[in-house]
Amino acid sequence: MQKENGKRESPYKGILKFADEKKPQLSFAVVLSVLSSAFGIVPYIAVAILLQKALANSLTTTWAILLPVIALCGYLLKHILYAKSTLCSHKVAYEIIKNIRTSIMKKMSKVSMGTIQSKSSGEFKQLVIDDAERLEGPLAHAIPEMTASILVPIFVILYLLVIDWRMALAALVSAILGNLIYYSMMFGRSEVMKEYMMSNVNMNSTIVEYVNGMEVIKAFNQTASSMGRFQSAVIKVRDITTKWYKHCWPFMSISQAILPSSIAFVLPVGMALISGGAVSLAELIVCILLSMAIVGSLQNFTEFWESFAVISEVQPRIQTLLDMEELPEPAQPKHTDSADVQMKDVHFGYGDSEIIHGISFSAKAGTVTAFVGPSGSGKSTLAKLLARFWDVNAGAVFVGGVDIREMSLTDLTEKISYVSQDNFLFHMSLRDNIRIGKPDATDKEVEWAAAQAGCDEFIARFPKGYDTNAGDAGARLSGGERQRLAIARAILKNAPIVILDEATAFTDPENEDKLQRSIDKLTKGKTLIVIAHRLSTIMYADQILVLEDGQISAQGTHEQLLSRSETYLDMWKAHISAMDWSMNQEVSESC
Ligand SMILES: Nc1ncnc2c1ncn2[C@@H]1O[C@H](COP(=O)(O)OP(=O)(O)OP(=O)(O)O)[C@@H](O)[C@H]1O
Repeated sequence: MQKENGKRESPYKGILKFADEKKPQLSFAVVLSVLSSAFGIVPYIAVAILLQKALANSLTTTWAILLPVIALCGYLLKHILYAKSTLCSHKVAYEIIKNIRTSIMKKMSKVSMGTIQSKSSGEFKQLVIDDAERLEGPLAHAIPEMTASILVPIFVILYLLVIDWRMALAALVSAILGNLIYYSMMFGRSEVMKEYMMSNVNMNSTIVEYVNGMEVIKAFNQTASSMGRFQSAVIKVRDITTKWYKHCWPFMSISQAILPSSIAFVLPVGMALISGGAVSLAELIVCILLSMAIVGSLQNFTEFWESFAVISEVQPRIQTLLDMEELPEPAQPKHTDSADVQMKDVHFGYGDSEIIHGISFSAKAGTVTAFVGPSGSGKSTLAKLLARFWDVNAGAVFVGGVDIREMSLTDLTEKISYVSQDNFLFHMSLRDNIRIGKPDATDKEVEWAAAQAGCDEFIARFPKGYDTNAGDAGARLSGGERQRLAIARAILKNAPIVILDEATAFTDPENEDKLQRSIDKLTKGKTLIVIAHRLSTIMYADQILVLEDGQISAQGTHEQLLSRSETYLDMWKAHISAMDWSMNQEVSESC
């Protein structure tokens, strides 16, 4: 995200924003981590004092008992405080991850469908699930432990400086060298990291697409080619990872060998200084032990580089998603209680080419308006513009005389129930799937809505009834049953305007009858905008709009259109002959 002064926000600050009120807990984890590292040095100091006393022949029994006890206490406290610190930091890390995930989800509800569809579902999955999870380690460990890993060595080095500056420098050589080598491994490699992330995104999208399209894949025996795409995505991830590790291993091995070897530098320097009389043997022992005490902290730095690389890489992508342009919301939203619907000279295109060319119509509250027309004429698009899944390019959509762009999205969403053909069932119980219509509905209300929509009888077929998981039930539900579940959702929502993308023309008569009865329950007294495939269901609509190539070619009641519109007449004839055909089929089957 660009700050107001044009500078890019630091990725760490960008991530810590999500800690909200948990920030003090993170500071507490940092304090505990510093204390833990400080206590970690106590055993080394105790041993150093013990050795000094032994060398000076001044070790009394009391000291001989006390110093090991102090060393033990330091050791125990180090681990207790470390455990407490990581407990705190893990809690904060998960809070941050939860906040990131919910912010992305909230954002998605505020952007247009076009913006969402411009990204693949795999891309969302990668960021919301995988990348958010990758932040856990860096957040839980890097931030608290890095402070300790900097502070404690600083104090130790200051102490070593008091003894002899050359010893202090010698104690630092391995840490500086090791970290420089490790850092040079990451230097200028952000492109490889990006390439790795993108190939992961691609692999995720392919597998999501593969699973979603499994029915088509099986039906058309596409296993080989679809599998091929997935396989090449997997192979790409393997190749990039291998390439990355090939590049890394020399740096990693050398830095891991150098980092813990502080003694290799301190000892020769110390020996030289002893022979010159600059330090005593006791001081050398202290220096050796202290330099060993800070090795762990300095070694941690290599992990921090990696953690920060992860944060620096993931945070901008999260921010890009959160910066997606939202459907503009008015500063002072207007409200209306009316359920009149109107479109005035609406123009719209999904991309550059316009597909809705200046559509105008009005529907009074409580009336039925049907959109009919050939496939691709723009019926569903008009319905989606009414629900503001997209904003119009020109013209306006009104509800109760208010331009829907001047209403709050929440208000508009409450006013409209949109029942599409694509009745998505979430992986949760049938009860909760219906409850989406009204999240605070009681079980009784849910069951009432299900009964109104005629779902109760097929839900009762499942041993677990309403508690059946939609994932388990989904495969056993017919298209009509799925649509009745969607209608139950809408009945529960009880919005004054209902937009209904009707199921296809050829549902069986029994199912059609049940579906029609549930639709009647849903739409009673509401403003109904229906995309009709079965013309028999909209014969009594107050007005029917015939759409052709994104324009209204005719408008009127069923009777009027039969004489006014050739397209409508043709559609009606086709519908009648399809019904005759289907009835004849039934008669011949029953004979
Ligand atoms: N999300 C989209 N992105 C780009 N083009 C789209 C999108 N949705 C629909 N279209 C295109 O817009 C045109 C109108 O489509 P729309 O779905 O509104 O027609 P329809 O009359 O509802 O068709 P059908 O009866 O087959 O459902 C079509 O050319 C379609 O390919």
